[in-house]
Amino acid sequence: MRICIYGAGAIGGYLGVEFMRAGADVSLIARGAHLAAMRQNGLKLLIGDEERVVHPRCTDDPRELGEQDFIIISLKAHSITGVIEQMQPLLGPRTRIVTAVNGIPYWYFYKHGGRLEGSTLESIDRGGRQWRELGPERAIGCVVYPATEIEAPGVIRHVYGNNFPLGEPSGEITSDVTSLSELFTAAGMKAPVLERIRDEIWLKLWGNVCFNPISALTHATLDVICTDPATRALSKAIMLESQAIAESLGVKFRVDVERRIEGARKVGAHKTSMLQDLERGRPVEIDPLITVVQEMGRMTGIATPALDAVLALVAQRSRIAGLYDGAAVADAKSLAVA
Ligand SMILES: NC(=O)C1=CN([C@@H]2O[C@H](COP(=O)(O)OP(=O)(O)OC[C@H]3O[C@@H](n4cnc5c(N)ncnc54)[C@H](OP(=O)(O)O)[C@@H]3O)[C@@H](O)[C@H]2O)C=CC1
Ligand SMILES: CC(C)(CO)C(=O)C(=O)O
Repeated sequence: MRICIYGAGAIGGYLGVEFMRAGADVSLIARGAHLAAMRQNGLKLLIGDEERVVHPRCTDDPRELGEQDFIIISLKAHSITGVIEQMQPLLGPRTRIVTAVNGIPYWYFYKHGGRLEGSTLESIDRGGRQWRELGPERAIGCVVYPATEIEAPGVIRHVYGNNFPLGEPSGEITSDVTSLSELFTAAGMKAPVLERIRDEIWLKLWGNVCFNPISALTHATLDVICTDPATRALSKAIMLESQAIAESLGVKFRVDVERRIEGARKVGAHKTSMLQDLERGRPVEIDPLITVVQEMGRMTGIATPALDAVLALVAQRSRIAGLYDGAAVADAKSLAVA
């Protein structure tokens, strides 16, 4: 089984080390100083009080690798469209693409059923290029629950968690998704195969859609956002808008909003990835986490006033910092008069 991790940063690097230790045939795609360090010294994972070092096959040129059985995309979700062409040499007729990213993936309405079956999402997949050129039929959904970070080039720090729920868009339990789950398990992680992967995608996104932009705007950590009455209320308002959209699309939430907020509060003084990206001057993942929910609100006729306000602010904040040039601000103009 040939596996390629496309974007072997914090999450992909963690997977790469653990897959290699499990004896998998894995190649990593990375770039810049991080790739150079991996080539020179190997890839190091700091986990608990252990250091795990592997020497992976790694490159910035997918043409060196050829066709793969599984491509695990662990890029920031806004980077996927930019690598569609480079990804082509990795694709064979049976290659599966695992979207190990936060937010709504390009394949969301594939085998979804209902009136939106086959729809593409302009905010994350402009012109439907991911849908057409990667193919929704290749996709396997994945929710990323762990937290990890690149501590230095070639060095990944594991912060918490090892759960990566997986699922086919159709909900079928295929041999592909089962083998993938076995690989994660052999590598010491949890990867339950779910028949309703979209429910799990929304459960994770429920937090990202509100805590991430509020943290980027206020610089507050999760415990503070979830404790301060005003930011807690704002989070809840955005979550309820998002829940209405998701439920209108058939999603079932297995916890209620208060319990989800409490879960985030208990994570503690943690900076969300959006705040970390803003502080480090890295592009922020606004469209896959927030603009897309607004777009789905428009598709389902559900108003999102709290989300719209926070999105406008975080998009402007990030644009001014030179870290965002995505869909939100341009589209908000037409949305406002819609
Ligand atoms: N880290 C975490 O704790 C969590 C992350 N997630 C989600 O997982 C996904 C991945 O996040 P994360 O691992 O943190 O992101 P990272 O930025 O750490 O990893 C992505 C890596 O891909 C590299 N990359 C980008 N473009 C290319 C390219 N064209 N060719 C080769 N390499 C490329 C990046 O390099 P460069 O730095 O040069 O851009 C970076 O090293 C995101 O959707 C995130 O929201 C979800 C839960 C927790
Ligand atoms: C910490 C958490 C759960 C916040 O929603 C997250 O996923 C992120 O930072 O992107």
